Amino acid sequence: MGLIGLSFIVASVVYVIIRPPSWLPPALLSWLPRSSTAAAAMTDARQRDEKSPSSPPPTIVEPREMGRAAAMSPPPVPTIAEPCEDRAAMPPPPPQPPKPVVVQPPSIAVEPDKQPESPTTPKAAAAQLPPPPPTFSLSTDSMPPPPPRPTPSSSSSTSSMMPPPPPPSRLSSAAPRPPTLGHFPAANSAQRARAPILPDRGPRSSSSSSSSSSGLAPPPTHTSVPTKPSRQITLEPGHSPLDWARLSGGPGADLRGVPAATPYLRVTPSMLRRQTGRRGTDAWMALGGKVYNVTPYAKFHPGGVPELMRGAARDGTRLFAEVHPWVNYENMLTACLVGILVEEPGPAAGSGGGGGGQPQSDMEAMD
Ligand code: HEM
Repeated sequence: MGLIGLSFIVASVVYVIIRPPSWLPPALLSWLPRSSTAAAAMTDARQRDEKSPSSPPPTIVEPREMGRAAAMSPPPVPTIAEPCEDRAAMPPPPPQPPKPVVVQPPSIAVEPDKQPESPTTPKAAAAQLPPPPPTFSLSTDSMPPPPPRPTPSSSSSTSSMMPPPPPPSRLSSAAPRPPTLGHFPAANSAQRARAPILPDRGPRSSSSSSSSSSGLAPPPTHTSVPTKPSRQITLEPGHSPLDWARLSGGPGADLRGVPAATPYLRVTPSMLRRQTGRRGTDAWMALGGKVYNVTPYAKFHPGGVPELMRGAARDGTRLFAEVHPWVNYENMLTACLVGILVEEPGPAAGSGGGGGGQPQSDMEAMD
């Protein structure tokens, strides 16, 4: 109680100093300077605050101390700034717009006219956002229009572009074919016949007799091209026409199949019929009155072995002319020449000449 009473007395003295009543003698007022008196009163009040923390009296904070306290960032101490005469004499601060602060420091800057609502918790204010980063707009308004894409329907693009590749279906349908010898021999090749190969031997067989009413069939010419579809086959490797030309074109090439010293034979129809190409025999073929051993040529024949063997052991002149009259067989089969086809000797040895009716009939029968 004594302490409270003492405090009350001190407060009264301070109040009298701050607001001297009118009845106070003027001499007492001029005794001490006013500022020092106020400072002394403040010092006394602080000493009393330390002694009695349970009931903190209102503290007068001057503006200078307030600014220093804010700069040093002391722990937040709730203070109450009461208006004083100096503060009252100052013009009110202009209203300041709230400044956006990113992070508020823990110190509390207590303004004289404001009282913090929560003295311990710093409030976060609206943060000042940094300037937005530059952005890139993808809008087509600011971009130049892209060049027109070539379309198949545009005539200008098709003129400068290659045509599109064929669809895979077309590619797959066209199966890769090995190189064939479809157009061999060429038109100017030596394998082509240069003249009609068949002598006119009278009326043709029943297949062509309908067109020849006079009985004399024209010799086969290059204009009478057969209309049969191509039946060429795939030759084995090393059996191309060029390979055959290399094999049979040498100066000493002998592919006759007979002893080397054997002269050209006079081959009768009966002899020819035994050379069928089977049972270990060579296949002989008569073409234009000459007899050739066609066995070495069989695997080189573009039409295949079976087709070639259709003329084996017989006179294949007409058959040959029906298929490919343009082929120059004489040049191609020079190394295969066995002899000449002669008529069969007659049973009568004294008939002479080696020719009679029977051989002639055999020759015609072979055709
Ligand atoms: C007489 C029996 C013969 C028959 C039945 C026969 C049949 C054929 C056939 C069907 C073709 C395919 C024709 C085509 O693709 O259009 C052909 C092509 C050919 N044959 Fe014969 N052939 C025979 C005799 C010969 C002989 C003895 C030679 C050679 C001296 C020969 C040389 C050729 C040649 C070079 C070709 C290709 C012709 C070309 O592509 O223009 N053929 N043969």
